[in-house]
Amino acid sequence: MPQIIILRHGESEWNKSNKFCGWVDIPLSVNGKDQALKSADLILQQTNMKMPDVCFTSRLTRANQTAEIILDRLNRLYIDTYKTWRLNERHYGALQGRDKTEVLNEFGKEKYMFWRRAFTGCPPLCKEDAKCRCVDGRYAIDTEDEQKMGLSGELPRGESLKMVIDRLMPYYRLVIEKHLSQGRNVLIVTHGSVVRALLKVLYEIGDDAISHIDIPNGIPIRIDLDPATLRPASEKWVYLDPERAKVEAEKVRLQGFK
Ligand SMILES: O=C(O)[C@@H](CO)OP(=O)(O)O
Repeated sequence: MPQIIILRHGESEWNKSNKFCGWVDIPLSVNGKDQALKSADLILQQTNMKMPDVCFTSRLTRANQTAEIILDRLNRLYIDTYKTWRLNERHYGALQGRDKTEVLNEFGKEKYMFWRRAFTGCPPLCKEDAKCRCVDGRYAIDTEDEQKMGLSGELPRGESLKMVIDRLMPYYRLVIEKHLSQGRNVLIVTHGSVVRALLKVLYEIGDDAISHIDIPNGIPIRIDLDPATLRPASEKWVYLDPERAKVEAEKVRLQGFK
């Protein structure tokens, strides 16, 4: 039975300082590095857990650092690691770099939560040439590689969760599922919105229900897949530390409200 281990990166410097991050390339905080180590220990402590054969991550430093810390601790730095913009955090448009509490106070709770959690909630876009677009050589290189794979798509200026699903799933079906279908166990080290996007598709979560799901930093989720269909073998995904996941997810939800 192929297995996916998927997690959101450890705490970043901007998670700590309460800022919208999106595609801005902010590294892990000291606490975030510790969370990454703890997430590897959670994997090691499981009795019937399979070790990853291949790793996928985004093109953002906070996820790359988390992946490296985990693979090092698992003694698996040698496995292939693929980086793609399609696993990047949801692009937060013109909100990137802004303080969450300031945005909440300026626009009100309804709009703030719509932008953060509604399925079709797209934040205000940033301008074509704006710094917050964060388009540099790293993402352009992907575009060339993708053309060879037959993938197409435009780099965003702001995204809803729906738009994340639209850019993520072609890559998941074409590349990640190919490894799973060959019986490989896959580690995906990514971002809160990408974890939500994949859970929504794999578990067929409704548009409203997904708006109530928050993803904690650095707590791995295990998904066992039916080898024939590559669909989840059980009804619900499993956090490797369910109690801590619940507490930390609630803290994520309440960000900006203090
Ligand atoms: O700032 C962001 O990019 C995300 C994740 O850190 O924030 P939120 O949880 O508000 O979607």
